[in-house]
Amino acid sequence: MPSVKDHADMTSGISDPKPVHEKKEKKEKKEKKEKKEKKEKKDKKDKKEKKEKKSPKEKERKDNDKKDKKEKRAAESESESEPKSEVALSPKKARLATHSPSETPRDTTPEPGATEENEVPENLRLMSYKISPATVDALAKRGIKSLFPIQAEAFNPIYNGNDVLGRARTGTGKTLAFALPMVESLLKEKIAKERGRAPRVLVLAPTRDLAIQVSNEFTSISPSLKTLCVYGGTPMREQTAYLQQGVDVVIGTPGRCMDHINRGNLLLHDLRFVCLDEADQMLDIGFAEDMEQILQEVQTHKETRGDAPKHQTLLFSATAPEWIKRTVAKYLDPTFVNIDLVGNSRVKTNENIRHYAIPSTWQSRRGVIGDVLAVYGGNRGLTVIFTNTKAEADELAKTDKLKVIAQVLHGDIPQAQRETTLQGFRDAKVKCIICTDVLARGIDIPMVDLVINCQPPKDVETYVHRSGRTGRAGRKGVCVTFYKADEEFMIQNIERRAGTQMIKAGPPQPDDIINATAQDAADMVSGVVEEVIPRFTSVAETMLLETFKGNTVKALAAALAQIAGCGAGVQVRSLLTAAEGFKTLMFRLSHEIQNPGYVRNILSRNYPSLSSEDIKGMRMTKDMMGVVFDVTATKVQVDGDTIMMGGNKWTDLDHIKLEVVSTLPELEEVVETRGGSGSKRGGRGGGRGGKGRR
Ligand SMILES: Nc1ncnc2c1ncn2[C@@H]1O[C@H](COP(=O)(O)OP(=O)(O)OP(=O)(O)O)[C@@H](O)[C@H]1O
Repeated sequence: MPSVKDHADMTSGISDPKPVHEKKEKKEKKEKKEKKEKKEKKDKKDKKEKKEKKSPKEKERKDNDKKDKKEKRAAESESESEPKSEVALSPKKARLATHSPSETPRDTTPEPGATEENEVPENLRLMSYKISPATVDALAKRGIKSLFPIQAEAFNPIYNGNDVLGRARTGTGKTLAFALPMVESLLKEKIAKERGRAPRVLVLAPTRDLAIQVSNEFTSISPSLKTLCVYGGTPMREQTAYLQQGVDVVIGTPGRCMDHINRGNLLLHDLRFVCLDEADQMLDIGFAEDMEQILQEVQTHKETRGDAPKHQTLLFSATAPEWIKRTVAKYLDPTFVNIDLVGNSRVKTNENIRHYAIPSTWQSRRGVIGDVLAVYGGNRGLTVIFTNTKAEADELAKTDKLKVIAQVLHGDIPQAQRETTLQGFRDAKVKCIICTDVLARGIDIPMVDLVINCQPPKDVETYVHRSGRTGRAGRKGVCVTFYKADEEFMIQNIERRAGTQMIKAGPPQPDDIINATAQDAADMVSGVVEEVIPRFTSVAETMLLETFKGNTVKALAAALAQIAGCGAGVQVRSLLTAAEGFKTLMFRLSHEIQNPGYVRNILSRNYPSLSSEDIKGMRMTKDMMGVVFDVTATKVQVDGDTIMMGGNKWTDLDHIKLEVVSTLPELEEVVETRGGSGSKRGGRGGGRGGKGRR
């Protein structure tokens, strides 16, 4: 008996024989169409991949832009529905970032796009912890739907009454790791909010800016708790009045907290938690004594009151120098829980950051910073530039390329100005901040794409923290460190101790700069509002005819060059020292040589017109089979494979070849020697006008 299907086929066959043929045609057509679509899809994919390969920076920028848009949307919806804080003293609300769980920076990260609660590993789900619905709502307003690993690991130990030492890489969410369980513990107590109550949480932060940020974090997740932020440089009177009225959480810098304790304003007997954020920095900036005194005072205040509750001590940091270990032994309960997400892992820096080291003399640094900003920072991201002293920060801010876009931030800048600058930076109105280490730790501004160190920082901890101002909460970032030849050992030290490989790049070259800025300039031109264009057409027409003789492409290209900041030309820079107007070349040999003297002789013999001012900074390559040196750019002409120097053409021989260097090869290490720097292997030599064999 035929099946229903057979029957249908049979009947269609009987009623009209054509459809069988049509069906075949249709099928062929369908297959053809599918094949075509498949091919188009593949081509599109290949094209996309090719584009991404060609411009990883553009892709990175796009990824980060996507995140920015998401953050902006969440921040907007947050500001619309933001609950009013009870604390009048709390400073302007920091821009609160939104991050999907897919941006979690550790292995337990859900797959990209996995935002549903059930796609998040159980240990990172909010519902796996005793987090109240009010807090879950508050977190959701910030786009936080799951925990980061340090938060998941710290929640139960803190909530269940343990002392905790927490360590995780920069930008991985340590603030919420201590704030969440503390807040939930306080809320669980349901203590009456009587006037004049003593605080139950005290958080110490090393800088005012960080204290403000931590305070904002508390207010954002628990608007029902009264939070007060105290720091120097602001009037005592207002803070005293608030303390006397009664608060739940006090966040402050150790110096100002100590002042309030000494004056009897800040009562410590009712504390349930004392938390040291960025504890390692307290030592660095001379707060160790104040901080220890505060921890001591807490114990004394409690002992004098028989009924005082027990308190927990929490220490959080991204690095763990020796001093931390001593403090732990002295002030944490011996049964403390140690949560260490860095551990013995070789890499101490955040894994989302690419690290570059660029050789540069002190003089050339100021010029090259603008190029680095253009190439690594782009137009859209924010940049933090670190200097080692306040005077250097002030000085750098006067540089042509920086004075329009950058603001300075250091200890001598008045507090009100500091807050305005930081807020402007958070709102992306200020594109670049030049600062000392006041901003090295803790400060969380997710849109920072680029960190620049004008010199290698003095220790590896500072490097970890400084670089950690970018690549936060799963975003990508770049950290560029300038170094002089005699600072090369500091770079090697950082690489070794932080377990971080730095890319030894030269300063950006004209092509890099133009590639990086041309598209931004084009985007700016395309973004010009329609109505304004007619007002410029008359001048444009005259210019086109008179200046550019009707060549529209040339006219537009000139306008783009000017907008890109290249109107006055783009300088060639030495890859060895970033010196303006020098080109880096290399003699490659077929055998090892002991020192660059051999090459120096070749140069003097073949190019007598080049003076000692024209050839500089000779360095051996690491394999000892090459010598890299700088030549005055105007005295080098390159045409395909032909290289002319000082008017004479070089002809390659079997055992020695000359090339223009586009990426710096690995160079022989420079070591400190008595009376200057020299090569690791010793020996004499050196370039004309160079500094020994370097
Ligand atoms: N669970 C989460 N989901 C999404 N984003 C989060 C989460 N927790 C924290 N963030 C965001 O991650 C960023 C970094 O957090 P935080 O400033 O606490 O890092 P940190 O580890 O203290 O860094 P540092 O060592 O530099 O002080 C912040 O923008 C914060 O809002």
